[in-house]
Amino acid sequence: MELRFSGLSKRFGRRAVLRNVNGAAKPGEVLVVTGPNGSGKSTLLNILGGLLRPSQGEVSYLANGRALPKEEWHRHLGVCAPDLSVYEELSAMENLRFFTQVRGLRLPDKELAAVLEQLGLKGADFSRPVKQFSSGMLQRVKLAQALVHRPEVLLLDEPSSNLDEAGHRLLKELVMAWRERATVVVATNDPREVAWGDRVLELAH
Ligand SMILES: Nc1ncnc2c1ncn2[C@@H]1O[C@H](COP(=O)(O)OP(=O)(O)OP(=O)(O)O)[C@@H](O)[C@H]1O
Repeated sequence: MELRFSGLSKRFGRRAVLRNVNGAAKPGEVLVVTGPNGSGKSTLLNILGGLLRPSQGEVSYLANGRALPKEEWHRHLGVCAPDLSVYEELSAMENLRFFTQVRGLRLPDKELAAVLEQLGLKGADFSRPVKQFSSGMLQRVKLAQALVHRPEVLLLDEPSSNLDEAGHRLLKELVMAWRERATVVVATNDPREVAWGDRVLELAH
């Protein structure tokens, strides 16, 4: 699924955060969005994910030249962002079950477990309430939630937050593997992650 956005602007009250931002990414590509703190990276990803309405401009996801209707975006997009939360009282498995059902899918537990394992979580942790998890483990659950329905577009906002070195390596492997089959957008200021970009969009203040 090809992502295209043009003329994007966002104002919060009188404050202009994004001004006439344009970009695109095709399947097989990583688009990196970078820029100083407060430049609007998260705002842009929220708009691309359909979670925030732009003040101006258009976002489209194209499959075989046809634009995906907005009400279908959530089935095809996977989003991991700092302000997206998981349900703390639920276990990692229950969270994944919930997020797949929201997307109209019913996946066998074996498949959910495989995604958690892929993110480096151990079987003994699958059924503990995630409120007992460390922030790095929680980030792994959030990444699992973004991947579990095998989306065609992956939107990752600061994906390595709270991850250790091993977690960072795992994330790199995941992004490289997903790029083979999906369109990936990463918002980051980490130079190692900026280097993943086939395209880099630099936002300014
Ligand atoms: N809902 C909102 N209401 C008002 N202002 C907002 C809102 N969301 C974001 N902003 C403002 O928009 C600006 C851009 O924020 P955003 O989080 O998109 O930047 P960022 O580049 O992701 O920053 P960081 O690198 O610190 O994560 C900031 O000044 C922020 O205060």
